[in-house]
Amino acid sequence: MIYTVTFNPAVDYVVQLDQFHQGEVNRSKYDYKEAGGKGINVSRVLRRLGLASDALGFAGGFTGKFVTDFLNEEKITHHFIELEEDTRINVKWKANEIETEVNGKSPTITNAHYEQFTEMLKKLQDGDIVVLAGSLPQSLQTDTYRTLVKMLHEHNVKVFLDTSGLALAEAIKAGPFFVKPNHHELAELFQEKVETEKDIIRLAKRLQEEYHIAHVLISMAGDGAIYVNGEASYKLTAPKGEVVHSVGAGDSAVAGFLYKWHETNNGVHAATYAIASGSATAFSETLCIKEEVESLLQEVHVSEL
Ligand SMILES: Nc1ncnc2c1ncn2[C@@H]1O[C@H](COP(=O)(O)OP(=O)(O)OP(=O)(O)O)[C@@H](O)[C@H]1O
Ligand SMILES: O=P(O)(O)OC[C@@]1(O)O[C@H](CO)[C@@H](O)[C@@H]1O
Repeated sequence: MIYTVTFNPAVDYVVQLDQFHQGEVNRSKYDYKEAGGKGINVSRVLRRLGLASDALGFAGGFTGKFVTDFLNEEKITHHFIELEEDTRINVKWKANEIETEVNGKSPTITNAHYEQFTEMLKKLQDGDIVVLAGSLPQSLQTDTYRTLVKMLHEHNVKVFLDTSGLALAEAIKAGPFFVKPNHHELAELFQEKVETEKDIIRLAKRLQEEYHIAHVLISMAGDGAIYVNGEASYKLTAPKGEVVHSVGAGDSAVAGFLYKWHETNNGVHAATYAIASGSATAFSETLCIKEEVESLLQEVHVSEL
C-alpha cells in the first residue's frame, strides 16, 4: 500500500486579482479553497493517475474538517490524528501574473499526538511505500523525518521524501529511496551558490552518492530536471507552455515519479513522467489529470549526461 504523510496540511485559499494595490482594499476576481499540503497533493495526483493511496497526517478544527471532507469527496482514504488547534490556512495569490504565497503557522502537535501517529506507522510492512512531504510543524524536532525514515527502513518500507531546509538536511542522513529538492533547496542543502547547470549536476551526484539515495530528482521549474541514480545521470527538458498556477507542480512531479516507478521499476521512465506531471499541473488551474500528463510526455526530452 502507498501512504502519504502530511504533518502540516492546509486549506489552500487561492485568490486571483487583476492587480494588487498595497495598502488598499483589493477584491478578488476569482477565488476557491482546496485541501493542500504536499503529501495531500501527492495523494490527490496519484488518485487522478489511477493509483490508490492512504493519506496520513494531523488535522484539527474547522479547517481540519474541511481537509478531511475534501479528501472524502475525492474518494481518498485518510487517517488523520485529530489536533486541538486549527489546521492552518495558506493563501496563494496571483496578481499581475506574479504568484505570492503566505503559509500559515502550524497547529501544535503534542507528544501524545505524535505517539498515536508512530503507532500507526509501526503497522506498515515490507513492500509498503511512504511519501513524507512538506514542512514540519514548529512543535516537532527537525530530525523527525530522519527518525521516521530509520523506523520505516526497519519495516522494509521505501520512503519518498520531499521537504526542505533542516528537515531535508537531517532526513537524507537516513538514506531515503527518493528525494526531490528543487535546485534552490539543493544549493541551500550544501550551502553553495548554484550558478550553472554543471553546479547542479555536481551537487545532485554528491547527494546521490554521499547519502546512498537510489533516486535523486532535482526539479528546476521551467528548466526541467536533473535525474541521478546509482548508474547514470540525465537531463530532462520541461514542456513549454503558459503557466496558469504552479502551486503543487513539485508535488505532482513526486506523484508522477512514484506512479511510473511503481508501474515499471524504471527510473528514467519515472523521471520523464514526473516532469510531464509537474508541467501539466503548472499549465492548469489545479492539479493535473492523467490525460494532460500523457499529452505532454512527448515533449520531455531526456539526455544522458
Ligand atoms: N514554468 C514552467 N514550465 C514548465 N514546467 C514547469 C514550470 N514550472 C514548473 N514546472 C514543472 O513542474 C516541475 C516541478 O517544478 P519546481 O521545480 O518549481 O518544483 P517545486 O519548487 O517543488 O514546486 P512547488 O513548490 O511550486 O510545488 C518541474 O520539473 C516542471 O516539470
Ligand atoms: O509549508 P509547506 O508544508 O512547505 O508547503 C505547503 C504548501 O505550500 O505546499 C503545497 C504545494 O506544494 C500547498 O498545497 C501547500 O499550501
